[in-house]
Amino acid sequence: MTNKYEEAFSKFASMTDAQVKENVEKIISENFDKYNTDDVKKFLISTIDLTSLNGADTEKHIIEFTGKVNDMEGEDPTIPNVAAICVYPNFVKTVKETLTAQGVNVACVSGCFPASQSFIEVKVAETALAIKDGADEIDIVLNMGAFLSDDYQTAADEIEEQRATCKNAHLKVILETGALKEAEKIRRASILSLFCGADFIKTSTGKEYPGASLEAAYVMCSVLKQYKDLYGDIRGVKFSGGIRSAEEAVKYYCIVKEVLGEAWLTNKYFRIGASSLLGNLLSSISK
Ligand SMILES: O=C[C@H](O)COP(=O)(O)O
Repeated sequence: MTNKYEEAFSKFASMTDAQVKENVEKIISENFDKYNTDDVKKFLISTIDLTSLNGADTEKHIIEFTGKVNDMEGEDPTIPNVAAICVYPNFVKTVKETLTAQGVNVACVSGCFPASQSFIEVKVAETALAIKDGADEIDIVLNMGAFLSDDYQTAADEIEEQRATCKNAHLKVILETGALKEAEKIRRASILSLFCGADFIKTSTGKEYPGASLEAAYVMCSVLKQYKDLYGDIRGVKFSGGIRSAEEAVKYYCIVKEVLGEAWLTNKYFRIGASSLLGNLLSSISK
């Protein structure tokens, strides 16, 4: 008998790694020059989850980091604010108390980021405390150990429990695509996360494994497009881990625009999580 997860996976088209690579190359070669503009770069600034996720982060550093986002507001009226500030959960309160820039959310990693190797009770408790401190968005990591053992039930239960704990806050599920590697695994992890209530699917933690790739982005966007076509529901996508240059960010834009279309060109559904991209985007925009 097909289990419910296999049944869900079978509703979405499979792709080989070679097909994905070919499609990505085609999209970038046909669209990069067209989208490599100041307007696109300004839009990309508005998608940034500006991230500080260092073991050595201090309260002082997080206050200064948030202060930079506050200071940016209005400096150049043509430059938008970033979408969110993303920190470890123990700094949510600090960001919440310091942040004055309009429309910028407070996001945090949770659920025993980045390995997700712990007890579900610990993961839920961490998420609950971050929500209590005012997090608007919670980024958790898929239980890769369970997922890679084909124990989809455990992986799904953990996402669902944390989804419930998030209440009205947005839940992003990090697939850690650099560890999953194959298009088929990324496809399955994307579908599983969406069925468990993820508001966003996110590529990577930016820690132990390779970060975002255009190939992983393509697979995730293809699943999101089919999910919308099947169920009428738009869910978001976040690329993260190692995205530093304006050029790389524009390439991710090409994938979103060409695979998902206009409806996703808002930071409600499109994010780039990055610690060092903002400055590079700003300096690449003509004065
Ligand atoms: O989600 C955010 C990532 O950890 C950021 O990675 P990055 O420091 O390579 O930009």
